Amino acid sequence: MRVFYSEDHKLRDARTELHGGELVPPFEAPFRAEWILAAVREAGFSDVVAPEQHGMETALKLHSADYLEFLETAWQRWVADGYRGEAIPACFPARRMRQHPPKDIDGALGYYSFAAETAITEGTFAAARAAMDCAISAADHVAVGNTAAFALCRPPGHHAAIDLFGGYSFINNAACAAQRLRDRGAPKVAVLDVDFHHGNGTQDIFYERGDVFFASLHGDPVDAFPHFLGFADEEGAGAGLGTTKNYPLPRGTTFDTWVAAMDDALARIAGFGAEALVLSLGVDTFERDPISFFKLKSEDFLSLGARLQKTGLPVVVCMEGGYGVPEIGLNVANVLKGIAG
Ligand SMILES: NCCCNCCCCCC(O)(O)C(F)(F)F
Ligand SMILES: [Zn+2]
Repeated sequence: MRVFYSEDHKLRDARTELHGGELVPPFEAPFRAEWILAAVREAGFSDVVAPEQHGMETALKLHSADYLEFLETAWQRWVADGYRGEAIPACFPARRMRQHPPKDIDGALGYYSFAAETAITEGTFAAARAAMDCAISAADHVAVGNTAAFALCRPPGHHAAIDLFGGYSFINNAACAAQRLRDRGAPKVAVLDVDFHHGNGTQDIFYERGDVFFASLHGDPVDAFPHFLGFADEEGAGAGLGTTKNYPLPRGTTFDTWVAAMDDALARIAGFGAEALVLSLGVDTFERDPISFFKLKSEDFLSLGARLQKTGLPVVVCMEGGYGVPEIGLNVANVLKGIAG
């Protein structure tokens, strides 16, 4: 299985994350990609290539043009206003306020985000583009007949919505991979999001589309970030009615409960008639993940991968979350091993 990896992920190296009322070193840090790369190479996935540089055409089918333009210019606007820290949103268009993009960068940061933990920094946009390139190149690799590819995306993307950043996400890599598979001829595509956190961004992007099925297993939003989307009664709308399926799961969920939901999701994806699959792979479902509360063990990630292999669908794996413990590498490698059979 070919691995798509870009050194440009290192351009995303924020100093701060707002966590527990403090500015802490971000959980989503460069070492993650280095640990995962080393582990997948160690597991035999040594066909590692840099992605091609793609334009923004694919992203422009998923995100609004004004949002992508905001992402590209936010840092220079922030610096031009004379701020010395990192660009953190602090004022949001909340209930009963006006939904319009302010000229002021403080207002624009709040308008184009849904959460305040994620700072924009000098290299953020370039790194996000490189992650997007990995996802699109991985989709191309599968579109020409390969059964699987791994996009080692950093920063992650599944929280990035049509015109919102947050949750360490800026451009929705998995959505770009799904769109690319559609553009390269797959009539129907599914995105299966197994990150601990609900892929609110991916859901938002495809919510009214009937050509892409979105399924997500995640910590119940009543207990977990992103808190305000990912409930079981969200099933799509318009042409997309019936093509969204959420599996909110409780604190302490172990693999036996978790995998029953995955099996149900895979059955629905088969029923939908997906001809290709994008996996939003977060390994923050691991029992020792520092910010999550599921109890998957390292060997469970092998079973996860094996179940995907059994579907017979070509799969583009996009890296999402998974933090702080060395096992993130092993857990990702186990998913790839399971898929590779
Ligand atoms: N007390 C916990 C606060 C959680 N704050 C933000 C969590 C962001 C999770 C990001 C992710 O893991 O879903 C991604 F895959 F996108 F990286
Ligand atoms: Zn996550």
